[in-house]
Amino acid sequence: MNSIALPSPAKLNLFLHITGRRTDGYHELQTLFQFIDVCDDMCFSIKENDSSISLEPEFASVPFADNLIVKAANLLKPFRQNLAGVHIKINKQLPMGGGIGGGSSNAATTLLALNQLWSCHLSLQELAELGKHLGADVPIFVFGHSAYAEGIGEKLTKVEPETPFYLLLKPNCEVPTGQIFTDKYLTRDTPAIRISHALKLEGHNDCLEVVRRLYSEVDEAFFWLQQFGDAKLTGTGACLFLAFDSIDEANRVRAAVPDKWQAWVCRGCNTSPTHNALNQWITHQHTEC
Ligand SMILES: C[C@@](CO)(OP(=O)(O)O)[C@H](O)COP(=O)(O)OP(=O)(O)OC[C@H]1O[C@@H](n2ccc(N)nc2=O)[C@H](O)[C@@H]1O
Ligand SMILES: Nc1ncnc2c1ncn2[C@@H]1O[C@H](COP(=O)(O)OP(=O)(O)O)[C@@H](O)[C@H]1O
Repeated sequence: MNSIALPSPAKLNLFLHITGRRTDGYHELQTLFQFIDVCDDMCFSIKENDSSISLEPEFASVPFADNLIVKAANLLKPFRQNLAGVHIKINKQLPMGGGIGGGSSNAATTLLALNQLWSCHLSLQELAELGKHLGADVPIFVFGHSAYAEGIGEKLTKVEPETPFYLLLKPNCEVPTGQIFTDKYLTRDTPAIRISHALKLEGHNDCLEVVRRLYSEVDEAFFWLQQFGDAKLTGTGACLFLAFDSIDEANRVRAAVPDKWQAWVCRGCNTSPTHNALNQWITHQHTEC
């Protein structure tokens, strides 16, 4: 078996509390991660006689060596059992700078796929440890289950939140994570909660007010979405979401979204679609590209 096709899903932060700042500048968080079934499609094919890593298409806005997919593949190279390379195809659907973790998800999917194809035999914990050097969100995508996260987002506890439908809305802008975390108006002193409260709590996102102030597009979209319910920001934005019990209700609001914003109706998933497909591949070996 020398190829594997895997979805690379987005995540939501159902809430995101900032409880402090470390001396290295990174922030201490308490957040609830859940995956959604909006995904990039990735396909990994082994190159038996060529040890190079190639990507198709390359991204116009990200140099090849800076792409988190390429970085993840390079990180795993020393663990290969032979000198095979890999050709990686991606059908990119997830918007960048959206707070839905697309880059981190692609990196984690690459680690998971190549761990199999290159027979690296690393555990999920070892892959997460490697991946966290690429981004604070990579471990959750390697872990592959909804989780309550602490630390800088890497201390994960498995949880089973409800899995409603969501309307995901992408205002017409990208929000760089670093810009929000360095803003002087960001509040960093939300009292820490106990994990037993994490699923009972409504929770909020400490980045929301800063992002609304800096990005008028997010402010406008938040104001619009709020008329239908408890609109939330995911991560450091720009994406917003609203939960629904029924898909019909989500579709009804989706139909009213102004054309200038991208919108998806999707479902919360407590197991990552990547892991579902990977397990199928391992047991039946049939999700080849
Ligand atoms: C805030 C969160 C919540 O899920 O999501 P996004 O909005 O980016 O998706 C993440 O923790 C982001 O993770 P990720 O996007 O991987 O961040 P990284 O590349 O590691 O860091 C980007 C920059 O954000 C800041 N940063 C990130 C994470 C953190 N806990 N504290 C920080 O201060 C650092 O300044 C860092 O230079
Ligand atoms: N494979 C990738 N997919 C998306 N973004 C990537 C990728 N590789 C590098 N990046 C860089 O990471 C940045 C953050 O992307 P992304 O993870 O999608 O957003 P966010 O951190 O807001 O969830 C992008 O603006 C881009 O410059």
